Amino acid sequence: MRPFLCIAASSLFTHYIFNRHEPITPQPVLATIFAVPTLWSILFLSHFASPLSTILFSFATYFFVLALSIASYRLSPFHPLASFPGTTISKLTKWWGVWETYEGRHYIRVHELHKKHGPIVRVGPNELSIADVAAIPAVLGSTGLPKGHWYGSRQDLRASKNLQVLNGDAHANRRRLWNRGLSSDSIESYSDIIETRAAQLIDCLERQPGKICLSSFFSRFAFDFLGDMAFGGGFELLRDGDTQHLNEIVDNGVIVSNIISQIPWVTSLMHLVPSWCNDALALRDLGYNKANERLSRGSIVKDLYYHLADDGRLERQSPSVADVLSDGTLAIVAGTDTIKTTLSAVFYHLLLNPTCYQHLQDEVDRVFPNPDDPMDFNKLTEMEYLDACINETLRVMPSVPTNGSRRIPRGHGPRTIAGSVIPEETEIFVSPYPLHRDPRYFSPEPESFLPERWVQSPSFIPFSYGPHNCVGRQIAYRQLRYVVCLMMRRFTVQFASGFCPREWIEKACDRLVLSTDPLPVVLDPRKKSA
Ligand code: HEM
Repeated sequence: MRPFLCIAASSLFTHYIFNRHEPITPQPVLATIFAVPTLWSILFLSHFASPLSTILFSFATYFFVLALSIASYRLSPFHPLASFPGTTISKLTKWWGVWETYEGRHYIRVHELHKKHGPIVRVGPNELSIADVAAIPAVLGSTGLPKGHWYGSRQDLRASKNLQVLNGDAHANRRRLWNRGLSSDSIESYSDIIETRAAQLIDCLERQPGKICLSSFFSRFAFDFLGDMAFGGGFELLRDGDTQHLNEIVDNGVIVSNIISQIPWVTSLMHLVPSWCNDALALRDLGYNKANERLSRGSIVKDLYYHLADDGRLERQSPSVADVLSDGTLAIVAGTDTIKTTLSAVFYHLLLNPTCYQHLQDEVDRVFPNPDDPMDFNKLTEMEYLDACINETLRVMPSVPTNGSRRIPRGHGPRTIAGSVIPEETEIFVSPYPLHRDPRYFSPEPESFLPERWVQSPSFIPFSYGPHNCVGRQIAYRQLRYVVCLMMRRFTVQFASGFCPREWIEKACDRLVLSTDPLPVVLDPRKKSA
């Protein structure tokens, strides 16, 4: 009995210590849970028939009592988040989130939890998801909360921190460079690139007979535009196809970090699984090499990297080369798949809703009645129905469905958010997907695509909100408006025969950016220019 009681007491003590001082890396946890039962095995050697039985008894007792203690506490009324609803499994462990994220369905499950339990749900032992408009400024705003542990999984431990991982002043300093690179003036200077690449896209599509995969061409456009805009050129997917397998590198490279964002403490163990590491490294190398090539060439045009490297010498202290290189991967991940997914989703929803398609076609033909009319960007911003279709797509299918978490820091006391008192050290998610489908904010039929409903709403946050919101919002709208409008001018688009729209939407996976199956369509050229 004595060995049992001693080992059980040490399990409870371990739980107590880690509960009070939650480790964010696995090393102290692994060291403790190995060292404590090993120590007991040595001390109680004389109580058992053999060393092996001592070791088995010590480890089994230690782990069993530790697991029981953790599980009972997380499900008990004494847990600080006990009053928030959720499923038993979500209260018990984050591993359900790992599984759902692996499957790409986590955003759907969280939405289902909100539909069942209301605006605040417990999505992990210490994690809440809040779908309430009051939480947007309180959590994501400038007086909101700092980034949570979720962002730890975005950090490449062998490189400098990229913009998305930074907090506080460090973030504000780097963000200033990005803001310059994506300011209205800079965006004006990137308009030629949009025009050239969109014309090339149309040219490519005109040369494709029969059924084509529209999403793959949108992806080529997005890569080529981003390459020109950020790095002064170099991808050429519209010309050569994806010979460098860039889509695969980006898709595979983000999968692992997305899964471990559920258990960010695993990040530092990633190198133990070489295949995980290889995919993430391939993605990091892609961004790093692209940025490195660009820096070696020097600034020939004022592209995004002209600003990120502070070639205009506007900063008191220029950023280090390591910092500048670390943002290369972020630029590629943030600026390509988001555009591809949104463009594909716009056409998916338009084709599924022929009245909306016709309504948009009428607007396009009214604003640009002649095939030779130039596509003036100012005219595009005045096309209300075009914006309504894009916004409604970003509402029902935000290409980043789950924002990163924020955390109430230890020692700052509880916060009242959306009418509930939330204890310190809670990770909080305020994500677009459940908010955008909440009947309190979008009615009637919040789950349906209805561009006619469109008026700006404070609960519409496809680009997140606050100081860490999407710095590429404006350039994203420019590309989306231009490409959708030009496509509508040049082609009549139809789903390819045999395509199952329900399957397409059901298979959309959250891989940080929403990843969709190919979108097969048939294009019929419209009036040609003289
Ligand atoms: C439809 C298109 C896009 C959508 C829906 C979108 C959405 C978002 C969202 C939700 C975030 C916040 C993620 C978080 O929780 O940390 C974000 C951040 C960011 N986005 Fe976008 N994005 C889009 C296009 C772009 C483009 C074209 C760029 C240009 C390179 C870009 C660059 C960035 C960057 C650099 C960040 C990090 C900002 C920071 O941490 O301060 N995005 N985006």
